[in-house]
Amino acid sequence: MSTKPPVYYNADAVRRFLTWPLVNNAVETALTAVVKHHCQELPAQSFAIQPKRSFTACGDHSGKVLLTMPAFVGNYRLQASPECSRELGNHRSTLACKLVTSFRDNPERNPPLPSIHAHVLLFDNQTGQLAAIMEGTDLTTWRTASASVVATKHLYFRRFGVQAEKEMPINVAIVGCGVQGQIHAAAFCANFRVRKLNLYNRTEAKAQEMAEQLQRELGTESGTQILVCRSANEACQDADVICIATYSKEPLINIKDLKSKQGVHINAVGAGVVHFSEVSPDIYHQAKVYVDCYANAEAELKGFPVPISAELGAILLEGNYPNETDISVFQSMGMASEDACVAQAVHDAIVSSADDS
Ligand SMILES: NC(=O)C1=CN([C@@H]2O[C@H](COP(=O)(O)OP(=O)(O)OC[C@H]3O[C@@H](n4cnc5c(N)ncnc54)[C@H](OP(=O)(O)O)[C@@H]3O)[C@@H](O)[C@H]2O)C=CC1
Ligand SMILES: O=C(O)C1=NCCCC1
Repeated sequence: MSTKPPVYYNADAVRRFLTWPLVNNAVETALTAVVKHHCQELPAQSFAIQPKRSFTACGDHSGKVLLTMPAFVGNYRLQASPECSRELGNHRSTLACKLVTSFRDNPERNPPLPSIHAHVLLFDNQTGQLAAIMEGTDLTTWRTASASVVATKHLYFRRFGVQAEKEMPINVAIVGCGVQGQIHAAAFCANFRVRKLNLYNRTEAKAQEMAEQLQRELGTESGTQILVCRSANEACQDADVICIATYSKEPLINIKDLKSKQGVHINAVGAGVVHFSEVSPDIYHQAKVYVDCYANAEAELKGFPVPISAELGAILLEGNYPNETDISVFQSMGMASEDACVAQAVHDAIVSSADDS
């Protein structure tokens, strides 16, 4: 009996197929698949089996950790997009496991390295054989920013109607200009009408460098004003949407930093030792808080200061949006189901383009 070795997709092979329509679609699919009542009441719909991810510390160093993230996403459909047309209309299932390390001191190495490195293993769900190994670092970066885009679309723009995400200009603050800050800035400019982009980073030179690079990429015609700020307070003052992605163990943004009496949405992406340390409790106390997945929240948000309003996927399914003047927080932890659906979509796109040529 012969077994086929798994295909290996390197970072370049994956990067060619990462586009916002493909990733947003796969992330929305994953977010709705994890909503439990959805699966029980509508058995013909998608569902996810997503056990708790494991954290293995590298020795006694809390800043060096390996996460194991398994998921089975069943009976789901990716919507029409040019990149994944091959499987259009077909229900499918994906068994995958992401292995990801977070070594927070890597950017200080000489030469610097990213903090996060990942690979996704895709299995044949009929035989259990390992079908593909996909470099997953960019995939992780993109799907995380995409989850914030999806959250902003449904928790912020939809308060103002279905056209708002296409028509309404917004001011965006990026707090933390590392890998996640950079991809969030790019994602928000690509997906929404960003009037003003305020950048704050502990090391100001990195924010400056990012501003120059973005300005080059967006071009002078973009209509987005990019500003490097001296403090998180300055960055957030006039922001409609805030994306915060750092390793800070202390709050970097407080309620007094936010626009008052107007709606604000925060994508809280980063993690110090706990996931919610970079945002002050006084914000959580006044906000409606949403998570990607209750099961992850139960395991990873121990001591969280307020009750969770809902899973983001439930808002996508039910349309129970916040009110116009609410503060909403998407407490993003990252889910294996997102990685599974994005990896599958990339795999399909690669196979489809090979068939076409
Ligand atoms: N929710 C999710 O799905 C995911 C979350 N993450 C999380 O996002 C965060 C950022 O990751 P990534 O961008 O890849 O990491 P990077 O190492 O690229 O960037 C880290 C950023 O955090 C800043 N920072 C670190 N410590 C502090 C501090 N004490 N006070 C203020 N700023 C600080 C750094 O500033 P400086 O330049 O000055 O060092 C830098 O801007 C991490 O917490 C990571 O775990 C990552 C992937 C997925
Ligand atoms: O979901 C992920 O991937 C990660 N989440 C938290 C930090 C490391 C990577």
